[in-house]
Parts: sequence; structure tokens; C-alpha cells
Amino acid sequence: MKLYHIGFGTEDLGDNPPKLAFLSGEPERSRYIAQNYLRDFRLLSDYRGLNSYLGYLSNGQPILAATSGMGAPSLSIVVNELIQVGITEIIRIGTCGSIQPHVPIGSLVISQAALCRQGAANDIAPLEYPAAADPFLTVALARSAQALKVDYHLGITASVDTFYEGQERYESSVNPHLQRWLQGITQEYRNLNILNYEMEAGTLFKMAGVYGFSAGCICAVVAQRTEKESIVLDSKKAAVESAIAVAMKAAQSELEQFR
Ligand SMILES: O=P(O)(O)O[C@H]1O[C@H](CO)[C@@H](O)[C@H]1O
Ligand SMILES: O=c1cc[nH]c(=O)[nH]1
Repeated sequence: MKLYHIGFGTEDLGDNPPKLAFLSGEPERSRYIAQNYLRDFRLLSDYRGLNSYLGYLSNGQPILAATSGMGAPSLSIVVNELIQVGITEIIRIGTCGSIQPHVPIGSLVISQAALCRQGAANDIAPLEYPAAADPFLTVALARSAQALKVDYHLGITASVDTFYEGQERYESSVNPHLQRWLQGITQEYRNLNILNYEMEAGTLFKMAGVYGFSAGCICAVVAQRTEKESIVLDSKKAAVESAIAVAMKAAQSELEQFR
């Protein structure tokens, strides 16, 4: 049976079905991963722009490169259906905005846990439920980043529902008048030692806890919020490439010892 939103079912995954999915917010990233990192890849579906590709690593391990769309509601639907077709490990490969001066544009953030300020997550577990990454996936990502000698930062991520209001953007937003409780929230998070803003990891981690799968998250830093609000597009391609390379190495070698 094909799942309604992801557009494929177990019958489409062959005799050696994938257990691990790379999950990106952006469909172009999933396509790029399939085209540049996976052998014998094929498109499973691109219904609603949520494309998924099945392909293989050089050691024959099957991998899904799938798209969550932006934000937790879309991610929750895709993840729910991926688990139904047999996925047991998910690595989110995303982009984020740094809120710490020592986390520069072009570097990577590996999330060990998330402050989850996301409405969708409340439909899955109570507010107080921990949003924690899988320790083995997280260590595998950190070791891969070390081995590839990329600048990475391991720490806590703030996952929020909005890019503009919830991440305290004033000048670049249509509405410069934020609600009072959001004014100064980025500084508050900085003081709490939170590294970055993004929009999916917290809900992904809570779903992993509740539904019993493993989840990790690695994000390329494309905005430096201690300097300005905007995305630095010139740096995005290289930063995302290094996030993909780290996730790929984790899948190919580092994770083996934990399985
Ligand atoms: O690059 P992706 O994976 O989409 O991640 C980040 O980018 C989007 C906002 O621009 C949000 O989805 C956020 O989490
Ligand atoms: O600043 C940023 C950059 C990417 N994604 C986000 O959610 N925020």
C-alpha cells in the first residue's frame, strides 16, 4: 500500500529495503544527495514536492534520501509514514542560523538535544517530554566530522515553528513588531548555551522517543545571528556539502560499530 503523503509503500523498496533515511527540508537537497552520493538511485515519488529517492552506498547499504518540507507539521507527516514503511534511523541534514559568536557561517551544528518550541510536537508527546537525539547517531556524526576535519559544534538546538517571528527577525520580516515575549528571546537562548535555530529537529527527536526509532541532526550554518538576520547564500553550497559528507561517512562507516 502506498502511503498517502510520501507516495510509496514497502512494495516499492525491493528485497533489500532501507532502514536509514537522510531527511532534508529542501527537495533540491534530497535530489542532490541521490544524484551525487547514491548508486543506482531512483525516484520513488515527488507528490507535493516531498521527493524521496532510493539508492545505495558503495558497500551496498540501501539508503532513502527523503524530504520533510519546512517545519514540524510537514515533518511529522513524512516521518510518521517513513516509520510505517520500515525506516528505523533518520539523519536530518538541514540548514540553520547560529546564535553564538563561536559558531560561524559555514560550520556545522550537530544537535545533541533540542529546546522544542513546536506546536506539532505537543500532539505527539507532552511539552515536558525530552527532545533528545540518539546518542549513537550523534557520536557517529561527531566522529565523522572530526575525521573529515570540518568545523563542527555539538550542542543544543532551538527548534521553533517560524523562521521570522519565532527566530526574532525584525528588519527582514513583514512585521517588525514582535510580541513582547519574543523580544530578546535570542539573547535568552544564547545565555542558555543554545547554539542555533532551525525548524524540525525537536519534533523529530520527540517522535523518535515515542515511536522507538533513532534520530540525529546535522545542520549547515547559513546565517550568523550575532551579526545579521539574513542568510549568506554564497556560503550555503559548501556548508551543505560538508553536512552531507559528514552524514554519509557516519552512515558508511562510523555507525557500523554501534549496530
Ligand atoms: O534547510 P532545511 O532542512 O529546510 O532547514 C531549515 O531551513 C528552513 C528555513 O529556511 C527550515 O526548514 C529550517 O529548519
Ligand atoms: O536562520 C536560519 C537559517 C536556516 N534555517 C532556519 O530555520 N533559520
